[in-house]
Amino acid sequence: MHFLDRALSESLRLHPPAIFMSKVCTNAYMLPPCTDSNNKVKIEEGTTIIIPVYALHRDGNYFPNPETYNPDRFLDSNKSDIVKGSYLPFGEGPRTCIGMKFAILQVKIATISIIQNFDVRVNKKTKEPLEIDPNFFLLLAKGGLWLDFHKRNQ
Ligand code: HEM
Repeated sequence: MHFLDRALSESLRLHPPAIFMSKVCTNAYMLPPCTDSNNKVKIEEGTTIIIPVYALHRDGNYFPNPETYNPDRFLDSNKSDIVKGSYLPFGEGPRTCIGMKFAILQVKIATISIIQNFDVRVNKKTKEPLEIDPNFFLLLAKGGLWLDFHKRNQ
């Protein structure tokens, strides 16, 4: 169960269904200067900002070797290295996903039940490397994800 938890966390890092979030600034806020500049940026009240979840999750400054699938990033001993605000599959703060625990439970049960009963292989119709389908708001693969399910002999 611990490994499944890490595998799911890592899958949500590489493939967050919500690739960005938008928020409206309710109080003017001065962003501190970034490392290579002294310029502060003021976000005015009422400004809509986009939080690029997909880009943050694949930023090597936050996740070394970001394109590598490595569930051990989420080992208890490594979790503390994750910078607050850089991993946001369910958002964060007071408006974080209300269905998070339910969704995680559902996905775990579905994964266990599929793996117990089927060998799952990628069908040739799935185009690799995967490309993001720009026609959708959520993260979907261009051309779809095609899988073959082979019933396991019990
Ligand atoms: C893997 C599945 C899911 C993912 C990745 C996901 C992701 C998210 C994200 C990123 C947000 C925005 C959070 C923010 O703005 O900070 C959100 C909000 C929300 N989600 Fe989910 N969600 C999932 C499943 C679910 C399920 C199963 C439910 C309901 C049963 C649900 C209900 C909601 C609701 C009601 C909000 C709005 C919360 C608010 O604005 O206060 N989500 N979700």
